[in-house]
Amino acid sequence: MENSAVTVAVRVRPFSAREKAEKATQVIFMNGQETNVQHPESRQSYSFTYDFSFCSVDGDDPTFASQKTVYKTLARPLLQRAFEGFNTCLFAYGQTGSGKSYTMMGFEEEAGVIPRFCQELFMKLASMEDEELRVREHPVHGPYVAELSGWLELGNKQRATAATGMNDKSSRSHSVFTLVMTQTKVHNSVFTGEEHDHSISSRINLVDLAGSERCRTAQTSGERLREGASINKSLLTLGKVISALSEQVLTRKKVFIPYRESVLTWLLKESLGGNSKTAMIATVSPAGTNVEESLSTLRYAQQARTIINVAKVNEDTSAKLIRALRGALAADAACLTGQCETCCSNWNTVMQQISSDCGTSC
Ligand SMILES: Nc1ncnc2c1ncn2[C@@H]1O[C@H](COP(=O)(O)OP(=O)(O)OP(=O)(O)O)[C@@H](O)[C@H]1O
Repeated sequence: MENSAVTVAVRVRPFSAREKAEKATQVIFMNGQETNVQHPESRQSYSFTYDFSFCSVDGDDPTFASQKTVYKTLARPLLQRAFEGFNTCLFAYGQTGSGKSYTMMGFEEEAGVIPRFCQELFMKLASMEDEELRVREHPVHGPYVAELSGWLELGNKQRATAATGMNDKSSRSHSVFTLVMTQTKVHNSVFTGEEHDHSISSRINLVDLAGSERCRTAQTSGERLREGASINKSLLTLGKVISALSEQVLTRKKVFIPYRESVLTWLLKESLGGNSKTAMIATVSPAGTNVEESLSTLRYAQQARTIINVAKVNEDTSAKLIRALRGALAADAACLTGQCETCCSNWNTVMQQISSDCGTSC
């Protein structure tokens, strides 16, 4: 089991055509892990510290964070953990038009986290094939590798979009892209020569949330407004869940976490406060005209950073048994044949561990 805080990053996008036309000023600045906001009206400045701050305002800036930088820094470590058998999750949160979809999906030449993650995952699997690990096809769902980009495209097409006052192509739903990876290795027993399966699995959630816009700013109406209300309800619940989890850590007391109040939080239950290595990317606009929304996103992200997850490698019971036996063998490699007391006591400890794991007194 590993306790780990949710990794939180913030990304600020370039000025949009609209913001340029409005001659909006830049109010968000980044320096190392720090993100600073200078309020254009109150002149007050706010400082936040995150695990990573990605400044993507100006391509000529030496600290400019490209799609590749974001992927390498935030998502690639999660891919590594997935291969170790941990559940992983990366979710993007932010105001409409702040760059969530750009970060998660991107475009062909500027591919985002999801296509890069999938590409690297399958490249890694292919290289493991050379080490005689077979990448199997699912009996029902067929060959993943060839089909994956098609599935991604289909999912994206079905994701309804509509213009809002803030974004010409705004996502009208949350998108949860889930991959379940199971690695099965076959070991031969040193005692009997029999084969044992060792399986580890990982659930990978890559989530692009709908915009957290306020209806007033987004100037939506009718159907869009109704959609907005339901999207806001799930985001509100997500906020409640994050705040309850944060309170739980700060007060060290058990707090009721309202996961069941929305489908979104129910789906992300393990990713938030549960068995998962989780990262969040909060996206913001650089412009003074969006400062209030950006501040609210940054506060949300700050709170998420206090959440502690308890992740463990997902392996099957027989794999646990093999690991425990191997541990005992390694400890006693020097006296494998002896019936010495150390061997016996190690053996008993292993057997106790196994019986407590499977709930019997074998
Ligand atoms: N880092 C970036 N570099 C270049 N362009 C960006 C960047 N981030 C966002 N954009 C552009 O800004 C616009 C809005 O971005 P995007 O659609 O990703 O926002 P969003 O947060 O997903 O919005 P919504 O919640 O409405 O779906 C798009 O035209 C996108 O190409």
